Amino acid sequence: MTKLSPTDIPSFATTQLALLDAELKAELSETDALLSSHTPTALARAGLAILNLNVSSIRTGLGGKTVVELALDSAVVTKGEKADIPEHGIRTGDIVSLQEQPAGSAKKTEKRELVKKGAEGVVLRVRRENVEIVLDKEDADVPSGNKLWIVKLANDVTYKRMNQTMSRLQKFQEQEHTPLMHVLFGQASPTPPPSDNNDPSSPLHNLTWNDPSLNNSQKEAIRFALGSREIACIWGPPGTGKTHTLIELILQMLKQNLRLLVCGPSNIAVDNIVERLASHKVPMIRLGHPARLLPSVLNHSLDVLTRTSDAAALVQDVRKEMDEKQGSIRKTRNAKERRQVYAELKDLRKEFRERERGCVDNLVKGSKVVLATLHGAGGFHLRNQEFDVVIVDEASQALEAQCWVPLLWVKATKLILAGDHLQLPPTIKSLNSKEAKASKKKDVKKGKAEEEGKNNAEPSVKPAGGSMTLETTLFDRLLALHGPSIQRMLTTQYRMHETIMRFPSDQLYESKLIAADSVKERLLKDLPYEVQETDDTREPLVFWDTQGGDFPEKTEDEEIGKGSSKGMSLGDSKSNEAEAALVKLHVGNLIDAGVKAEDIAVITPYNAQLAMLSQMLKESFPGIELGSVDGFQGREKEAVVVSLVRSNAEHEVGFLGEKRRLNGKYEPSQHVLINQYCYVMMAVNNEQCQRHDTHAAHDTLRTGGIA
Ligand SMILES: Nc1ncnc2c1ncn2[C@@H]1O[C@H](COP(=O)(O)OP(=O)(O)OP(=O)(O)O)[C@@H](O)[C@H]1O
Repeated sequence: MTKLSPTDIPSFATTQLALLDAELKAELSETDALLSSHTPTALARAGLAILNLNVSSIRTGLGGKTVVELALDSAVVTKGEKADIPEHGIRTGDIVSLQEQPAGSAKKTEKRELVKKGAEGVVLRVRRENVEIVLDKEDADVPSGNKLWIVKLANDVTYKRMNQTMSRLQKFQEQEHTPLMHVLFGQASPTPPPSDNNDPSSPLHNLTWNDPSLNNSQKEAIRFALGSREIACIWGPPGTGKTHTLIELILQMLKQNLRLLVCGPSNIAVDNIVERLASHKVPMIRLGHPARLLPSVLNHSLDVLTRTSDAAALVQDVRKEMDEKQGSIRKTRNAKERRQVYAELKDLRKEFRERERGCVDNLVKGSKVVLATLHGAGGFHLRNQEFDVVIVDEASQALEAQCWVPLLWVKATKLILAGDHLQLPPTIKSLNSKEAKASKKKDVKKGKAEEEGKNNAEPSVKPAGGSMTLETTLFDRLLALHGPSIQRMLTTQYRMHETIMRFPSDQLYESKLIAADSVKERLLKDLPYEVQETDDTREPLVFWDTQGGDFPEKTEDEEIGKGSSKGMSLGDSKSNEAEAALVKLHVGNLIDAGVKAEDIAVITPYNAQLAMLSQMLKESFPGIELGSVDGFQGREKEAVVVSLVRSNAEHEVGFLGEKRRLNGKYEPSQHVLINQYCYVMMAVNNEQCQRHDTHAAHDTLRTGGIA
């Protein structure tokens, strides 16, 4: 086992606070630079803003918050045409500012004034023809200008919570440290799992499985997690059923009458579990902003349960009265009357919240399973509540400080992490700052030195002190600290044809992955509906070589940045028009062969390419799904076309050079959709690599020669 290197908890927290501070600064300055150096039109073109909106309705939403519905201003809609909002990148759950739209002729100072007057909120729903926003401040005035626009803001809420958590950890007295904390900081080794773990008569070997289809690696991971005293890591490469395994684990723990807090870094990760637990009729509560929950999960959300419980009836009248008052504000021109209505609304909200709170407390205290995002677990509903186990899914996509939110604000004795440290870690913006790049260079040199003197090399992840970065997740740190004995790996994957699997398996998972029988030989031509056998449907993996001068990449800056002032540019986002045309051709071939558009996804790591592909494909192939950074979470598709975009004389591949990016995730929040049948890659630049030549293409990927 790796030698323990105990961590001094206060200095760990201090380092984390400094790292978080740098990260928040990087994030805020990026947004500030974007907003101050680009016109609303440029921001809209980059998908960060929507222009020319009007308020179409205002109502009281869950939790007594004001919901504003916005639609396109009729003046910008051509008569007889649909009032669809132009393509944009604003998604449910984003934080936005709703502002009066400055006239084109407005001076810079005037524009800034308008921005200051904006109201902040969370996007509740995005439809073709309108967008709904839940305003944050209860007394926020809805901007009343002629035309409005919304623009995406930095999300600093999670930082505030992480900061609060690390500050608390920094001040923790030694006597407050729990046995779990001692293990998490390497001051104690994990208690070895019961020696009877291998004993066939042990209760762990006589579990009654709810899911008879579990494979051996999944069963072993569950036994291990049940038998561990303080920590257990479940290592799940893509498609190996990590979440599937967690569901069975949760059911087994409930049989043991344990109380569980289940978290994940994103709402989608948590909702995924809620949806799957729901079919087992598990009584549970999902905490979180209703705007960010999947519709199918809302029935388990605290807000809805609060509305549908007995106490809810008491709240309805107050809600109705609030709606009427909201409506009357818009009709009132007189400032004094408006103030009066706001004051009345304030009182009503107070009453609303008090009633709501009473039933919330009862509901949460009575729940055996509570689910929330990591950040949401720090909310006041859970303060000091006792849980037997905290479970974190997608743990390798979470910052360590995020994982500490549930660990510090509730009382728990055991932690289970599920994740895959070989998929991309969370995106860290401060790593792109000059200082960070300089220190990264140093690390690279150091890394090389370590590589050369391999046997003496210390683990590159140290638990505290100078070498800690935000990129080091709790999952990484615990593995470096305690070694592989705290982990079990899931080895059978259920998503990919064997050929697609080979690249990640050989390159990252020591060739340990096994393709389940159900997927290992399946091809598009075998889909359960009529698909013709063609060159494209009988191959599980197709590479299109777009090498050479005909497929040049283009930097989006050339267009959007033109004429804009210095500072942050909207993007070094890239596009590749000829490649997009090739994607269209390939998708057309698949459709012609009979593959349904709904079964095809096109994904690309670059936003600019996504915009281009949307334009080219959406009309010709309705039903096809397109995704990039945050638009394509947790989906599975039968055929996935990956447009890699990069193609330049310098053979630069930018952020695609990161091996883990090709392994299933383009961004922390996004699952890559390696499909069961077909996986097509564009832009593999290699002279020997022809279409369908997977060996050469694999070699190209392996040597980093994508261009
Ligand atoms: N034992 C099993 N038998 C049959 N199908 C399974 C089994 N385990 C998992 N699957 C299927 O494999 C797919 C992947 O499962 P799941 O989403 O739980 O994996 P994951 O490892 O969490 O995925 P991701 O790569 O998205 O993190 C799902 O379609 C699931 O139903």
